Amino acid sequence: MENAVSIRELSKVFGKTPVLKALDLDLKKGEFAVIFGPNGAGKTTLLKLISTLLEPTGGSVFVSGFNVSEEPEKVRKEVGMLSHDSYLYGELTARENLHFFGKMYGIESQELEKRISQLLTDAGLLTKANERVSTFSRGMKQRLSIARALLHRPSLLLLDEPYTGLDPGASLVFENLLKSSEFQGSTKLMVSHNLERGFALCDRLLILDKGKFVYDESKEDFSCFEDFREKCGPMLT
Ligand SMILES: Nc1ncnc2c1ncn2[C@@H]1O[C@H](COP(=O)(O)OP(=O)(O)OP(=O)(O)O)[C@@H](O)[C@H]1O
Repeated sequence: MENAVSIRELSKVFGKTPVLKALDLDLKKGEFAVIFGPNGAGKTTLLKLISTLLEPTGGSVFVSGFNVSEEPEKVRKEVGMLSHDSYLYGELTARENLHFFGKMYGIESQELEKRISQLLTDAGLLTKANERVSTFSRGMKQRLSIARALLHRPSLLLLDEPYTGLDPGASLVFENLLKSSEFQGSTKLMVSHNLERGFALCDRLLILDKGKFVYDESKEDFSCFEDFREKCGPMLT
């Protein structure tokens, strides 16, 4: 079976600084992997390369068999990215924002209207659908950006510190959507500094340090979280 993500010899240099160094990574379809690592290790850079927000300096990244450098539009249809950036337009209403992104993903009109209403309901924003996003509280914007990331039913979810800055309500919306049948089969790659939460959610644990993977194990290899923390905690300081 084709991998959800296939990365070979991936490198990224900013100016003269090498940030990612000949990385290899395969993610199987449906896998939930979490990447831990110290500040500046290159975690966000890796997610941006997979999502086509950045161009590799060398090597290759394939998402569902599509090369990110050669077929970025096809890759974008596969990927839903949730990060600190909300990627929302303040001057548009919540519904207009989702409509804009839905059209960009090529979702057919009737299906899109149904999808938008469903996600606004799931996010608890249906009564605010026609209000401008610039008038939204931070929590409301967070909920809407979750809806935006999931709008096109991506097969690959890239989650960059998804809980940072999420209020309890938005965290619940996020967890419920992640657990929903719709996303149970999707592949998930999460970056996190929260060891306990990351461990609880994932089935594979990776550690990135100075642009290289220094650790890659299945969660099954650990009897419990404390076991993992004892073995890997020291690598993360
Ligand atoms: N656009 C950019 N231009 C120049 N340098 C950059 C750029 N983006 C990231 N970097 C540098 O690349 C390195 C890795 O950054 P990155 O954000 O990927 O790390 P990270 O592992 O996600 O860190 P953190 O855990 O602190 O979020 C850092 O030294 C950062 O300053």
